[in-house]
Amino acid sequence: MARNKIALIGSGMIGGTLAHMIGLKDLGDVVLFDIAEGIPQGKGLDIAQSSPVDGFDSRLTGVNDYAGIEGADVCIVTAGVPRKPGMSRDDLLGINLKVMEQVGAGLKKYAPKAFVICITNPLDAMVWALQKFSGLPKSHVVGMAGVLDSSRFRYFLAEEFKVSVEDVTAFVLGGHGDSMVPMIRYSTVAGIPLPDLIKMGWTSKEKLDQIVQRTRDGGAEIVGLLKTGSAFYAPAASAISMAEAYLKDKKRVLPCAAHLSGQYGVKNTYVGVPVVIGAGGVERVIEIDLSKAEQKMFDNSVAAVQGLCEACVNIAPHLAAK
Ligand SMILES: NC(=O)c1ccc[n+]([C@@H]2O[C@H](COP(=O)([O-])OP(=O)(O)OC[C@H]3O[C@@H](n4cnc5c(N)ncnc54)[C@H](O)[C@@H]3O)[C@@H](O)[C@H]2O)c1
Ligand SMILES: O=C(O)C[C@H](O)C(=O)O
Repeated sequence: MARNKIALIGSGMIGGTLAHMIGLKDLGDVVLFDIAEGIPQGKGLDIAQSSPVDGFDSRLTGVNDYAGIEGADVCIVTAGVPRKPGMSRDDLLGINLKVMEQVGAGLKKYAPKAFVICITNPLDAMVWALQKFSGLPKSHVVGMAGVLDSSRFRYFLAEEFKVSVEDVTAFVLGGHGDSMVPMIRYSTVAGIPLPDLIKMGWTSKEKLDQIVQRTRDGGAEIVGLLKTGSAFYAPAASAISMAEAYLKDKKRVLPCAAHLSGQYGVKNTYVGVPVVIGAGGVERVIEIDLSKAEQKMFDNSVAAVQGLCEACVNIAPHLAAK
């Protein structure tokens, strides 16, 4: 059987990390694409030279022409710019929207059958625009943010409870911005919901409120520390879990920015919700029951995402017709 072909559109910090992880996990052959000449070729060669040490056979190549991604099974999109301290993700909208138009055209021409995972920020608006620019099926264009935000939430909870991260389940709904909704009621330690853990005296509401806020600020915390860009290890690992779910038909339930066509009362919008990912792409959007307070926070987050999509249409009016 031929190896999977995985195209990485954008070969910067996340793109390079993705390529390395794909090699280490032997998920398939990698094509790194970038507009910067030499970067995808150099990173591809460097990682390929680690393959004898680590014992993987993935072939890694770097290209500056979209023809190189032809026939890719999976495309992971990180092309664009990251934010710097003092910026919000939304400040990237104008510049990254133009990048999404170019990437969309490349996908349409060379990889129309691929499963596409968008990472570029502001995430929910960029994946919405990318689906429209590329014309690929909505089930095959999805955004990565919920896995990352949920992983941060799980990590902070595991630290608070002093338990293994493996025993913490948690997820975050809504857009990948300040209005994201970490779901306390549906998060657990060894199956025990967080509100019960407060009753048991293992933590307090105040502590959980702080963890929720730290999760919301998780991206900015790393940007503030790195100063030159944003997080890349955890984002890459998160996208790999989505790609693996698709390639191995795992039917994983993961929070992703998925296209909503009426679910949660929302239409024509990409926003973070739990979905099943398998060989069919996004095979199911899971509609969980929300309390009044949770629904209000979710609606607020959806409104923020829709505001960004309107801003995209103001810049690129042809998006409205797609
Ligand atoms: N969704 C998330 O949870 C999440 C997490 C982390 C970062 N991000 C976003 O991911 C994006 C990439 O982050 P990074 O740290 O890898 O940035 P980076 O600057 O290291 O890499 C971006 C790469 O994109 C390339 N690029 C720019 N314009 C391009 C174009 N038109 N076509 C092809 N390539 C182009 C650049 O040359 C660069 O190599 C940013 O927008 C960042 O905000 C999102
Ligand atoms: O915060 C950022 O700008 C990058 C990314 O969205 C993140 O959450 O790490």
